Amino acid sequence: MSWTDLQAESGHTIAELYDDERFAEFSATYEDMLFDYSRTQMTVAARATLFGMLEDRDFAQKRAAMYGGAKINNTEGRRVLHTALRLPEDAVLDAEGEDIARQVLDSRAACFAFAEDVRSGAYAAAAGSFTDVVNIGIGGSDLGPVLVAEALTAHCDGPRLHFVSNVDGAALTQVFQNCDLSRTLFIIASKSFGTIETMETAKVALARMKSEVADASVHFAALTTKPALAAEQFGIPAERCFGFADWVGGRFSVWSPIGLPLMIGMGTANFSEFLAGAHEIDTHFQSAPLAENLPVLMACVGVWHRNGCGFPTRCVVPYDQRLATLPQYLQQLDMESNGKRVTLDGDEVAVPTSPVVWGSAGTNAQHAYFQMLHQSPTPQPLEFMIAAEPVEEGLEHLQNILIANCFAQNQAFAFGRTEAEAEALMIEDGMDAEEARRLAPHRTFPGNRPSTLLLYRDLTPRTMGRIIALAEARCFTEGVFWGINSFDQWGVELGKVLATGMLPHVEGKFAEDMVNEALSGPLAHLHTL
Ligand SMILES: O=P(O)(O)OC[C@H]1O[C@H](O)[C@H](O)[C@@H](O)[C@@H]1O
Repeated sequence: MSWTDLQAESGHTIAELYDDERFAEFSATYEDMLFDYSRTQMTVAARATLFGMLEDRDFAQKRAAMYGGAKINNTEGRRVLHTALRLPEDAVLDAEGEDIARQVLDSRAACFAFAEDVRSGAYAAAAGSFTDVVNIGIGGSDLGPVLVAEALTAHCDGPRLHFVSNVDGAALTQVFQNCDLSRTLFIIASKSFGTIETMETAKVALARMKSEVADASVHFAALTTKPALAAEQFGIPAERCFGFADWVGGRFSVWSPIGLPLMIGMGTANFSEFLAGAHEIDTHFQSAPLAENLPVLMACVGVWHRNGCGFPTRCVVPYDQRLATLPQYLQQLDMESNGKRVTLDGDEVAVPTSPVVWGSAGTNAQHAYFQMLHQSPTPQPLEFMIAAEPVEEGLEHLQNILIANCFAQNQAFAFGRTEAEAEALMIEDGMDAEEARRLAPHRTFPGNRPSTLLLYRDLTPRTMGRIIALAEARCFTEGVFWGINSFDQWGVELGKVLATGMLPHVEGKFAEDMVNEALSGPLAHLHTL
């Protein structure tokens, strides 16, 4: 099975493919969740080719290797075991004699105990129990906790959560303004404990706290794989330093101690539900046949759109305000994992890899960029998501409007409206025939623009765990199609190194000629300002 076999299947229109059986043929469910990919140009033959490609690539063995703790991250010599972080209490997982399950459960127990102590006030500041928790972290040490905190606000009954990621100081200043610092806990979240943005921001927070309270150290905890650095640089004692292993990738770390702000905000029972939802998907992903396996099907659609149909982007539109930051979360998950140019062996990949992932919450998206998606000559596939139930009782009417809009968009993108239909509608509305003919091209919708739909009952902690785990498993599967290492991120290195070298020039300490000449122009201008 080859990429050419796949491409040979493209070119059908959704309207031509759609019949009474198509929905049943091109949808799958997991519990209350429906994944509907019937309004795409996927064919039975294309799907069979995609399944064949997975078989050719030893997908089942690769999946088992990941879950079993093999060092599949071959450029860093690391296991990829974020999935172990959501194992249930009675699970057993050994990798080369290392009791992974034990490590996970011990680490979880320590985080849970601290989180509950913060919530109950058993661990408190001199001025009283903590009212605010500020997470200082970036990338994977920020996006997951932010997403889940926003999605599950209705379940958060602990201290208020704040997230400071960018190094520009604006967010930190806001925290200083809005929080009672005498009752604020800062969490420094960094897998490497070397990310300049996080370290420099945390230093500013520590200095400020030293001027505010007698024992600033009480107000700090750290989440990292490098506890020694947390002690050395910030004086954070071992009991408030929650470590994790290097087999937890940053963008897969929300299940690890990196989730501590969430444990504090929504309590450990809710966090356990979140883990349980993800574990359910792990089980489903490992056991369901390909044709019923939601993440596998999602990956097949992704690869079909990217490599079968040639779409360069995918637009994620949750019709669920609580998931407004999901597109940003997926940008890191998919693009950092699968935006690669070489295979596991270092050879150039034969086809394009990760698409550009973008999007925002609906219906807002309708009022911004849907015009382009409906009528521009460059269609892009969409991924819709929606809950059946409203965020709280009494809001059913609003939820129904949301659902109607989502479904209407599904229909409009797939089937459009012909020029003749547009013209007839205007005449029906009383417009004169000549004017209707003039306007018809502008009011025509070409349709045949593919979209998928993920429908779920309600956005509980368990559903949230499932949604993220589905995305992770899909990301892994797409990586198998492309034959790449989805778990390193060498592409972020160069900019970091150059920024370190650039700083002294920005500060004006070195002569201009030490900078690459392409930047000496802007640098010279900067120094005139
Ligand atoms: O958690 P940290 O070590 O501070 O890393 C934060 C982020 O920085 C890096 O640039 C990586 O690209 C991300 O994958 C990571 O999540």
